[in-house]
Amino acid sequence: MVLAVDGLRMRYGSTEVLHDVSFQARHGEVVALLGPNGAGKSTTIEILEGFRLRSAGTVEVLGVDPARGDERWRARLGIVLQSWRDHGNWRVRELLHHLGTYYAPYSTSTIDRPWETGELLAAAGLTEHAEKKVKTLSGGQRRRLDVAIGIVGRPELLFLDEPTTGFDPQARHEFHDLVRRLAAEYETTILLTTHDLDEAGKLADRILILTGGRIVAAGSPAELTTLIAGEDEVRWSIDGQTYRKSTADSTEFVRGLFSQYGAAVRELEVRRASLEDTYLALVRDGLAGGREPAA
Ligand SMILES: Nc1ncnc2c1ncn2[C@@H]1O[C@H](COP(=O)(O)OP(=O)(O)OP(=O)(O)O)[C@@H](O)[C@H]1O
Repeated sequence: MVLAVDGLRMRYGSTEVLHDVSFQARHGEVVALLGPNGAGKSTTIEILEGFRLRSAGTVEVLGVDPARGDERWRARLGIVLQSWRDHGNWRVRELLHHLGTYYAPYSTSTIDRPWETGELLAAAGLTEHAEKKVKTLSGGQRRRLDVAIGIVGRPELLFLDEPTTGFDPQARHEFHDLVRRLAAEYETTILLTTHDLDEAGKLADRILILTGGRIVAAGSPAELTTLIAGEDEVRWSIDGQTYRKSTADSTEFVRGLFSQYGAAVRELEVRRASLEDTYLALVRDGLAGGREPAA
């Protein structure tokens, strides 16, 4: 296991913000911590990065307790900070090359550190901006540089805390491609936090829904979609009167409707249960203190 979290609790003063959080991540897996504002996503990730000391529970990140991680351990992690503001006068290539030199002592027999600058620029989609000064980059380009800085040491585990905040749709799309490529081609394990359901659904092999400091559901996007009853909604009208029905088998229901009312059925609409319905229902229940976590 690349990540193993068991019974994690975090208290700020007398307020407990993480209650018994447990999850794991396997090698090469993309896991999304999805939840609304204040759910505890950043707190969780900061504990795993070794920046915050947990109140209770066991945590192993690449086999090491983050509270005791040394430089060698840290060199195996990639952390993408919110935005790289220093070094505005440095050129992109120069900065990446410079930061990469810190990782050279941490090469292993299987991982050559750092990432070769030209290859890294290409992987991050920054080749054409390589000679620009950092301060002249657009917001989206700067964010790509943040990611390039986060992965320059060829991390085995990459943390992405709300990575696409402020991206335009094109930059988002490119960023999603990069994340998928890191996982598929370079077998990087990735833990990302987001409150964007669509992003979690597109990127993650597994989604953990965190709300009010608890994981209220976990599974692949497809598993989560069917978790809550999975009922579709059918709407129709007959003689100007509208009807609606929730059903687990909308095809069968519609067949019955037509055999009974035939051409009198108008304005037929079938809405399939979506990941969004699941998410909203779980967050609602979670805030009300309901539902037990799914395995
Ligand atoms: N240093 C701190 N001291 C006290 N409370 C804190 C501290 N940091 C976070 N909190 C509280 O802990 C809870 C979880 O915050 P956290 O930042 O982990 O949530 P989040 O899921 O990352 O939210 P967002 O999506 O808004 O970034 C919130 O109620 C927040 O107010």
